[in-house]
Amino acid sequence: MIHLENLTKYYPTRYGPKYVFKDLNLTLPGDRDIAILGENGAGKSTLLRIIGGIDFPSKGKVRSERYISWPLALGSGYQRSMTGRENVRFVCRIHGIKDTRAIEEYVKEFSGLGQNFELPVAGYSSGMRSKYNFSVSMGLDFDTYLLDEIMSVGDVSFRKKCEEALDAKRESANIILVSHSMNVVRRHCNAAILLAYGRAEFYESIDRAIFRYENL
Ligand SMILES: Nc1ncnc2c1ncn2[C@@H]1O[C@H](COP(=O)(O)OP(=O)(O)OP(=O)(O)O)[C@@H](O)[C@H]1O
Repeated sequence: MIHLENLTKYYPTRYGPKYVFKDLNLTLPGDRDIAILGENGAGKSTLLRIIGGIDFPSKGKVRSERYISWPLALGSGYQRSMTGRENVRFVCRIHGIKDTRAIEEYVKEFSGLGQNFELPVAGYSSGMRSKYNFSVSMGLDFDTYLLDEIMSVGDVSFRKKCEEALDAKRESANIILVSHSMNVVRRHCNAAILLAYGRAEFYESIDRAIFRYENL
C-alpha cells in the first residue's frame, strides 16, 4: 500500500500560494498498476515526484512499506562532477546496497554509454542522461516503478530495450504511470488516480477513470 496523507503542494508566488493539490488522502493498493490522469498542469508529475521522494510536499506525507523508484526518466540526485560509475555507487549506497559491482556493470552495458560511463555526468547530452537514468533504475529491484511518459526515452532501439526490461521487472513489481496517451494507459494500467481541480479520486476501473477524465 502507498498512503497519501493530507498531501498538499503549493508554490509561493507574488500573488500568494499557488496550490497544485490540497489535502489529498488516498490509499493506493500495492498490487495494481496505476495511471495518474489529469489535464495539463493538474499536478501529475508533481505527485509522481513526491511519491518517488525527489520532491517534497508542502504539507502531509507519503507513507509506504514498498520500495519505490524515482520517476524513471529523471535522475536520482546525481552528483554532476562524478562519473556515471561513481554515481551508480553513490545511489547504491543511499539505497543500502553494499556490493555494487554487478549493478555498475549492468548499467554500463544497458546504457550503451561505453567510455562515457567513466566520465562525469555533467558532460552527458540530454539523451545520454535519460538513457543513463533509465539504466540505473533498471539496475535496482524496486517494488513499484514510477514512469513519467517513459517511452520517450532515447532512440527506437533503446526504447524497445527499455520496454523489454520493464516488462521483465513487472513480473514481480508494479507501476505508477503518468501518460497523456489513453492507449498506453489502457495497455499498462488496471486502476487510476484522476487529478482535477486540486483533488484526487482513485478508480478501481481504468475504463471508468478514462471515461471520467475524457468528460471533465
Ligand atoms: N516552480 C514552480 N512555481 C510555480 N508553479 C509551478 C512550479 N512548478 C510547477 N508549477 C505548477 O504546478 C502545476 C503542476 O505541474 P505538473 O508539471 O505537476 O503538472 P502535470 O499535470 O504533470 O502537467 P502536464 O500534463 O502539462 O505535464 C502547474 O500548474 C505548474 O504551473
